Amino acid sequence: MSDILIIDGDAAFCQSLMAELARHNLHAAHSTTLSKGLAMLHVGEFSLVLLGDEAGSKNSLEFLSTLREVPSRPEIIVMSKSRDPDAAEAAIRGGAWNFMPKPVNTQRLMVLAERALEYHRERPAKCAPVSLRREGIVGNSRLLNSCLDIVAQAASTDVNVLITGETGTGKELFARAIHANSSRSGKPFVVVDCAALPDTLVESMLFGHERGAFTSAENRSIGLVKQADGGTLFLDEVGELPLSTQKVFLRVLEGRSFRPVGGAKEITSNFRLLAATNRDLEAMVQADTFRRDLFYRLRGIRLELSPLRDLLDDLNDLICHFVRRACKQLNIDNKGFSPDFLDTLLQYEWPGNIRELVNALDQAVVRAGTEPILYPQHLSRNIRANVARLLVAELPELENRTPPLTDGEAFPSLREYREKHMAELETWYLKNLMLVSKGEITNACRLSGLSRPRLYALLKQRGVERGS
Ligand SMILES: Nc1ncnc2c1ncn2[C@@H]1O[C@H](COP(=O)(O)OP(=O)(O)OP(=O)(O)O)[C@@H](O)[C@H]1O
Repeated sequence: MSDILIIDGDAAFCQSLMAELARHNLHAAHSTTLSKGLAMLHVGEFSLVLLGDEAGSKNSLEFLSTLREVPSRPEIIVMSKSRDPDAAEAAIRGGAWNFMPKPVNTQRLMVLAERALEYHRERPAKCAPVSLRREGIVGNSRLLNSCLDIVAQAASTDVNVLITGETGTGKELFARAIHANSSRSGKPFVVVDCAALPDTLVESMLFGHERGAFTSAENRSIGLVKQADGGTLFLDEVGELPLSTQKVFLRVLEGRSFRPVGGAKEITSNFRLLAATNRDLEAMVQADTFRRDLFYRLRGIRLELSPLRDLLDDLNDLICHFVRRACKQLNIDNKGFSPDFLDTLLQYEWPGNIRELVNALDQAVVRAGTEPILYPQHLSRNIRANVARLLVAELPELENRTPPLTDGEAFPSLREYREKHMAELETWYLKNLMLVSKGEITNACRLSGLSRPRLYALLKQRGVERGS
C-alpha cells in the first residue's frame, strides 16, 4: 500500500521521485492530472501528497483545500517552479505542510517527506487543547505541545508553578500564557525581576513601605506583592533572590500576608505564584544557596522548556512567524527564504534560543533590504562562522580512514568508491549514534533528525544493533 501520492504533470519526474522514495523504503503512487489524483485520494489511504505544478490546466494551489479534505486528511508538500515568495506563502497559508522550489533537492525532500509522514501518524496526539489561548506561542512540535498541555493544566488550578529553561526559551511568555488562560486573567500579572532587585530596597519593593519608613520614602508605596492582589505574581530569575529575602518570602507564601516596611499592620494579598529560573535550583539547594523549603513550595507544577536546538521541528514555523512580523514592523512586503537559509539555521546551536533567533531574523530582514528572498548571506557572520566550524568539526577524518588512491590498476570507479565509503560512513555514524543515545530510539531520532522508520531501516541495512 502506498503512503504517498505524487501529483505532477511531468511523468518522468514522477517516476524518478518514486524510485528515490522507494530507495528510502517509502511507497508512492502517482498521477499526472489533478482530477485523477483526487479520485485516487478518495479510494486510497494516502498520508502525504507531493503536489507539483503543471498537473492540469488549473493552478495546483487552488486545489489545496480540496485535497486536504479527502477522508485520509493527507499532509501536502507543494513543489513548484515558482520563485515567487507570495506563492510559497500562499501554499503554507493554504494548509500545505511545506513548500519546495523546483528543481527539487531530493535529499531534502526525502527528509521532509519522512517528517511529514511521522507528523501525520502522530497528529491526533499533537493537537493542543482547543480552547487554550496561545498568547503568541508559536510551534506545533510534540515537545512544544506537551508544554502547552502543562500550561492548560496549570491554568485550571491555583497551584504554584516553577518554569525552568535556558535563557530566551520563553519562560516569561509561557508564564503570561498560564495567567491569560486562568480565572485570574482579568487581574494584574506582576513581574518581579529578582536579579534586578537592589539589595537595600528588596523588601520595600516587594512589600511596599509607609511614608517616612526610610530617608528616601517620601510617599507611601504599595509594593509588587500587593499589586498582584487577585492576579498573578511572577518571580523571574527566582534563583537570584537573596537568602534573607527567601526566608521572608516563604512566610508570605504560607499566610499570603506581610507587613510593609515601617508599617504597623499586616496586610494581605491573594496572588497566584509563578516562578522561573535558568539556574539548577536542585544544585543550589545542595549547595545551601537556595532554601529547600522554598524550593519545594515553588515546584507545585514543573514546566521545563526545551532549548531551541531541540525544537527544530518548530523552526520553520518560527522563522515564517518572525520574518512576517519583522517585515510588518518595517512596513515592507513579506519575504521568503531559501532552503539553505533554513539549513543554516537548522545547523546553528542557538545558545540564546528563541530570543537570539528573533534578533537574527530581524537583522536578516534589514540586511536583505529590497531582496524578496532571505539567503544565508543575510545572516550575521557570527552565525555563519559558527555553522562552518560545526560542519568542519563533524566531518570524519577521511584522510585517516581511507587509504590514498594511487594504484592505477585497482583505481575504483567513483560509484564503487562512493558506495563503499558511504556504507562505512553510515555504519560508523549509526554505531556512534547508538552509543550516544544509549540505544534510545526517540533520543536517537532527535539527535540525528531521522524519522523512526528511516532509522530502523538504516540500522537494519547497515547491520547495527541498538545496543552497540
Ligand atoms: N514558542 C515561542 N513562540 C514565539 N515566541 C517565543 C517562543 N518562545 C520564546 N519566544 C520569544 O522569545 C523571546 C524570549 O522569550 P522570554 O523573554 O519569555 O524568554 P525567557 O526564557 O524568559 O528568557 P530569560 O531567561 O533570558 O529571561 C521573546 O521575544 C518571546 O516572545
